[in-house]
Amino acid sequence: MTTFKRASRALTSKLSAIYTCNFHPVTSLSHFSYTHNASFCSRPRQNSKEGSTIDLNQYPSDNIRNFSIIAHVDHGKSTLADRLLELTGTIRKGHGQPQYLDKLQVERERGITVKAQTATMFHRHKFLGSDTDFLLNLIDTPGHVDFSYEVSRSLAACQGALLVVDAAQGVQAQTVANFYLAFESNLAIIPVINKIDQPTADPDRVKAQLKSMFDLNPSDVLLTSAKTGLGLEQVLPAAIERIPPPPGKSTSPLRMLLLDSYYDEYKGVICHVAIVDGALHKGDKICSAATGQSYEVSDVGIMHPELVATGILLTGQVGYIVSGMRSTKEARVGDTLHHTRTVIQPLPGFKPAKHMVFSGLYPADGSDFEALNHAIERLTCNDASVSVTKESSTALGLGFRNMEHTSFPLFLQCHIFLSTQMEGMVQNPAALPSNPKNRLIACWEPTVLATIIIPSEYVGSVISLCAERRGEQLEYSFIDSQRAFMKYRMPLREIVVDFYNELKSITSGYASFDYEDSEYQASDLLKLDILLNGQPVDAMATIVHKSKAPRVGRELVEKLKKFIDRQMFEIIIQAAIGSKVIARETLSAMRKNVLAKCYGGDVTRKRKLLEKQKEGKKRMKRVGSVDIPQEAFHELLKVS
Ligand SMILES: Nc1nc2c(ncn2[C@@H]2O[C@H](COP(=O)(O)OP(=O)(O)OP(=O)(O)O)[C@@H](O)[C@H]2O)c(=O)[nH]1
Repeated sequence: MTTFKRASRALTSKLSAIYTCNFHPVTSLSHFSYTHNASFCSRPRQNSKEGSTIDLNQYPSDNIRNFSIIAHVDHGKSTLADRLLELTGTIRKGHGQPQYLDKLQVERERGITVKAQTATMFHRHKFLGSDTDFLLNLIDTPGHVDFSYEVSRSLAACQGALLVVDAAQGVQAQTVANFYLAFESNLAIIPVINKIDQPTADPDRVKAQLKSMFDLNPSDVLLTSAKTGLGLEQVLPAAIERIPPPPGKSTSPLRMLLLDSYYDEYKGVICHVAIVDGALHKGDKICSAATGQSYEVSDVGIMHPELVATGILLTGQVGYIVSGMRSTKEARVGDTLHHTRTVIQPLPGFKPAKHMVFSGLYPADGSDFEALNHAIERLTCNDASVSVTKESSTALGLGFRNMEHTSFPLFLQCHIFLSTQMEGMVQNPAALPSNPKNRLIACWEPTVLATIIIPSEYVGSVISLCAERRGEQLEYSFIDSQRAFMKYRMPLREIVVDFYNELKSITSGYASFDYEDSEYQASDLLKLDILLNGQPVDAMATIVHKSKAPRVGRELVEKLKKFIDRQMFEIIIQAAIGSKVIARETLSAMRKNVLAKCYGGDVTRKRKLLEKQKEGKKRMKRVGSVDIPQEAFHELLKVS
């Protein structure tokens, strides 16, 4: 049975909104700033409209097409978006800025798309026998595994999607995930095989994969090279002819869907919106269905691709509004905005991004806390999905917890049930009882559904890796004679640390991987304490699966021994579960030669000096504290 058919059956049980966690450090906080660069402003050409003279009244819904470009990472979405912007004269050809819509600094540095971006284009096309002007909204989405929540949000504003697949690599894990997101949103899907200029391109093989995986008709597939321009002229006509216009009613009261928001130093909060019904004019008073808060629209326009004021947005159009919101926290993604004094049925919106990974971030040098605080405030202003609480740790000083975009996933939330009849969600291992009286009697941990696509020769090693990570195989089939498709349920904690790197390394980089969050499952989880000279160090406690406790305990104490400097007294490093020590290392004391100046002679004097030294060491052990370098904490996080 094809994957497509299997998925069609499963459609009744809706996929939960994907919120993906940040497995790979992608950015430093200071890089999360928009870099609107004036030198790349659009300069309209033949097909485009001059910013100030754009009259959106010319574009009723029938002349509007809203579509996304979705694909696996690096299959050429952003390059294709660039070419389409050039083709419609929205940006100058050879504007010197590859991946124009990748505006974040991190996107430009890493060559990946993180935030979905929208651009409005104008294009004339012979439609139903006559030349017609169309308004096209193109939404470039991230393909990277960490950002698929952005994809699902973008699709809500679209009626169609270009599914781009690399002609040499073929269908990959995020191709599958993105296809289902689009398919479930009932979008018209236009398959595009890109990079056909590559010597290893095999479009026929990829067409066959699209047919067997998704039941997409080979004759509907467009063949393009976003690099050389080959085949690009078919893309916009196909979008206009195959994608339906937005379905909203222009005569109904205004309902607009809030898609995204960011903070601009000069304008304040800028919201990206899709007008589902009705029309919005500059000066209108609007209201949030979620909070009841009212605002006055001081600016409204389109992204062309920079902000161009139009004074109006009509049914089916996608654009921006400025309405005096003070922070992006007020701009709830998925909220319905409507005119004050009208009663409307709010749009379904999106499921809120689920907090799946809880992280801690502490500056190595405590005096940097204020700078970190400032950077985090800017980040939370720009990205409403990040929530933060300040925290003070005895070992690490002042810091933050509960961030979603940090580099070090520390603790995952798990659900516990105690013999004292207490029940709750736990994020911090320190909150788990070590005390046998408060015995943990049940524990549930979050899981993910992982999709893995690999060349057939790596099947054995990938199965071993997944088994070692406590994966349960749900599906195993072949896409074609060369590539296997596998689906696993895996505990989230097992893939957070290094799973993707290990998968890449055992498959020589050929594996592709995607995941979506799934339910909690009962699990034998234990709290593993780290003790230094018998004292538990809260910040080092961790939650481990029973089967892994001995290995993790051993690795942790060995790592700590390497990172803690020898001190004037012996340090005993232990890993323990409850009162049972499961691993131990001893860091011997630095021995000061107190007899160095004592030449020859008096044995009693020597003995006295040694006794005094022993006393001093005892005192230091008792009153002194063990210095633990920051690297030790960072290294501990890598042990899973
Ligand atoms: N040979 C060839 N290379 C291409 C083509 N299209 C894109 N590329 C290259 O493929 C790489 C990835 O292109 P992007 O457009 O950044 O891919 P993407 O899908 O947007 O990637 P993410 O935004 O990270 O998901 C870049 O080096 C492009 O120059 C093509 O048609 N032919």
